[in-house]
Amino acid sequence: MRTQLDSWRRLKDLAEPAKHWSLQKLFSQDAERAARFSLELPDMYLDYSKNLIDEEVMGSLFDLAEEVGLVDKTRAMFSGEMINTTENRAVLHTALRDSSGSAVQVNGENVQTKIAAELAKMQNFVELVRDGEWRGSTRKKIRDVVSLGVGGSNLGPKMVSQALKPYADSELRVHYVSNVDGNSLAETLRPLNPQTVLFVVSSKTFTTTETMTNARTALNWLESALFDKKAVEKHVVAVTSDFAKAREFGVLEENIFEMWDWVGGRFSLWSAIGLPIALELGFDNFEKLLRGAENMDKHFLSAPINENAPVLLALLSLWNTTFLNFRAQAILPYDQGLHLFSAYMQQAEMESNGKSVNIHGEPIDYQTVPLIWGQTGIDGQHAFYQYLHQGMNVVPADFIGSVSSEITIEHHQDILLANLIAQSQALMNGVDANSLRRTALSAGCNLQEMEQIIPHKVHQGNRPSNTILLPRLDPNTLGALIALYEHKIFAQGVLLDICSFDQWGVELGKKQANEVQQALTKPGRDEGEFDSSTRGLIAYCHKHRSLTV
Ligand SMILES: O=P(O)(O)OC[C@H]1O[C@](O)(CO)[C@@H](O)[C@@H]1O
Repeated sequence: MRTQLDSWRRLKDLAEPAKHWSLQKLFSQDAERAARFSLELPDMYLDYSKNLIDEEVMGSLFDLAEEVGLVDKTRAMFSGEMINTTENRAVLHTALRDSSGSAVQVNGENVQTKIAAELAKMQNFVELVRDGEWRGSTRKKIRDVVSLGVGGSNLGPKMVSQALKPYADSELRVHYVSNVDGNSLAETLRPLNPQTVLFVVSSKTFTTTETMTNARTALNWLESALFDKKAVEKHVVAVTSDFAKAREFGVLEENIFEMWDWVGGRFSLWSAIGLPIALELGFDNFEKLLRGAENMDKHFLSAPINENAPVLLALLSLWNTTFLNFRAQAILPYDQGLHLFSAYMQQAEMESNGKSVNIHGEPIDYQTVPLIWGQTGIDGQHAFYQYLHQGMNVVPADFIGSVSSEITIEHHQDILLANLIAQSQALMNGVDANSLRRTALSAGCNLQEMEQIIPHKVHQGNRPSNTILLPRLDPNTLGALIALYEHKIFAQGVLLDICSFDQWGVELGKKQANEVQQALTKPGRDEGEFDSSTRGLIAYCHKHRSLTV
């Protein structure tokens, strides 16, 4: 049990006084604080000095990392050991971006050979489509790609596509549909010409209801518009680990791209699941994304734990959540390109570590991961930052920005960066009643009148944050940023003693939805097994459907 470890106990003792520390004071007592608690990598700067930490806390966190064997467990992941113990699988998204040529064995097979072959197949396909050599069934060039997938088979590629828009080829537009809400697919398809559309159906299992429903509707749309029962052959490709199901759907064997069971959905954008990215940005940019991630992999594997960016982020998350009891964390990108990054991180971290039993199946009696949420910082400032500054709960934040922009309109970028830096400063320093009084006096205000308003203007400050700056947002730095958080999540799982790579909590909802769906589509079916609330909701749907049909 983690709670029995020496370092864990020490951290528990350290947490009590730390809750009452003043970040402002910590800075004024130590001119070197920012240098002490920051890290500069070739393509990234991490400032974690605005956390309620000191050398002793960090030392105890590093001891914990050692006590739980983080370094050995990291090596086990990279070398293909079955660390996803509840599904008996290896976890090898890192192998997908390993260009070293060294073998990685899974069940006696070198997966690097398969990865290289699949990358070559992707590259060939991407070039055919982008060069206009791949033609639709009426011999027209492909102009639009529609990616159908959900969860890990959608979020990663979509987030990257959005982040790297300046690198996109305007000749080929890529659209993403994840929701089974028919409006989403219909709205996407409405302006498109079926003769020039290519669908990429991305589903590891090729059974996910949302994706398969969208895929069947898309196929009907194609077949009826093109009067061609074989439209699937030139207009649909699949990414899956179940070739048989994809073939059954009608996709030709040579148009199926492989994904392996040792790649988790939420870590899969580096595999053929990234095909829409490569189609939109070109294969060379996809490769740069892989190289950026590979650089972070090397850093994670080789840097000592006190200079290891993913480990530091994981330790700080543990400190803030498990020991200081802050139960949420905001992800606040200031680069508009990263506007889906918070949603992406939500799945990555919460699906991985949002658990309450340890790796041995025993109940956990400490806080695991925080609730992850957020959106672009600038929009957030005009929405929920009020809560961050003066709300009852402290929400540690990760501020993420890039120093220069692909589209350089200098003063825009300065305003953006100034806001990013100022917000973390304001959250840390706050403003107390006395300084409000001083400001009021020097402005010649009536102090008595001011007293009433002062409590409303007090900001307690002391709200922790990390700041991550990239020199610019490009395929390389984005690859590194995503890998940084992937490894943070892995390290967090090890520290918390959690199996980070299953998602049983998602499966229950899927099963339940199937049962309710049957009751919705077949009225009169015995609904006796449902509770009265579920029966009432189903009855309301039936009533209103019959009124509107
Ligand atoms: O790729 P599939 O099999 O369609 O699954 C989609 C997603 O569903 C989940 O199981 C749950 O959201 C994810 O882990 C996965 O990425």
